[in-house]
Amino acid sequence: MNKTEAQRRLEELYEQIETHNYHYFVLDQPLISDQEYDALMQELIKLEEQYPELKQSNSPSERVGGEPLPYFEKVQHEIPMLSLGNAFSEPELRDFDRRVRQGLGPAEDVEYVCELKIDGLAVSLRYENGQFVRGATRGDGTTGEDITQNLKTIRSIPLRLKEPVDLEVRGEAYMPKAEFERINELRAEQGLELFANPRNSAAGSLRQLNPKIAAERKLDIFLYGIAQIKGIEVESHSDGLAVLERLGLKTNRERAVVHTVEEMLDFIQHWTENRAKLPYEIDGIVIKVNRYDQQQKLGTTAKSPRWAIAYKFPAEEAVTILTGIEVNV
Ligand SMILES: CC(C)(CNC(=O)c1ccc(Oc2ccccc2)cc1)c1ccc2c(N)nc(N)nc2n1
Repeated sequence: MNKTEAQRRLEELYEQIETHNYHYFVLDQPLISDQEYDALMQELIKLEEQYPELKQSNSPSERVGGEPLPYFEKVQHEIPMLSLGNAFSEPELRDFDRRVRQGLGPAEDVEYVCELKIDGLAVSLRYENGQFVRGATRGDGTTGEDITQNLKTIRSIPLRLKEPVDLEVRGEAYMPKAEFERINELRAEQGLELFANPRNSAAGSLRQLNPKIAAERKLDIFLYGIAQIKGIEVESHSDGLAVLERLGLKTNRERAVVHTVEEMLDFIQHWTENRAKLPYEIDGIVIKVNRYDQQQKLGTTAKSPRWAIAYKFPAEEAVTILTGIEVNV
């Protein structure tokens, strides 16, 4: 194959492999078998070795992890990565709702989006003209670490969006429960110290300077907040999530738009009872005012939005012991 044919074949492979990543890891509906997928990746890696000058910066071959970094660059978040205030009880949720309605004034109707709070690592992804250019940890909300190389190994993060937009999006990188079990079994066999929980395992994987380690671990991501978007008008958080899905980004579908605290409490009750069935760990439920104009009106404190709150589940052990005592009585 000559250089021109190699160039054309490489573009074909970029397109095909990223399409398969989207169907397999975002839609969870693979079009080809793992073996066929691996064959495409092997062909890509071989061609790029033959013609290194033809390799593009956002090639899918970067998903297997390149050379280790000496350190992580610091990243300044132009738009702060806010943290969420917590609520631990129904009265505290009612207080949140009251504060929101007071802040918006009596004439305003308000609707909320209820979402799962994934127990992972908060990250920010930046896309320029549709290309994934940088990924960073939250850090202290203003300064994080550049972990782009490691995030490229997460197959559900598209290297290129379906539209050439500029976007800064926030989400939670996490390790599915099954992957956590698999890795700890491996570590037990190797006599290594076990990870305490999926969250620590995900954080540990993404803080590795050697991206090949992150690539060995099947991490995943759910995106949940648009900090900045150019070229597309969005009026509400639920519209924003639909735009992210249209662009090829992965969001968590277990969400609902509600209008009252009672509906909020129903959503929380449902997931309190059913979270054990989820393939990933959650540590709470996030409630957000849906309309962006109302979010703007409520604003943020230095650290947290006034238009969102996280209801945290009681710690697992406490519930188990209490349940045990009630059963004995
Ligand atoms: C709401 C937000 C804090 C994200 N949003 C932002 O980071 C964010 C940041 C600036 C924004 O706009 C501003 C622009 C300039 C100044 C201030 C805010 C808007 C959203 C958040 C944080 C953690 C979440 C979590 N663990 N799970 C879910 N499901 N959702 C979550 N949502």
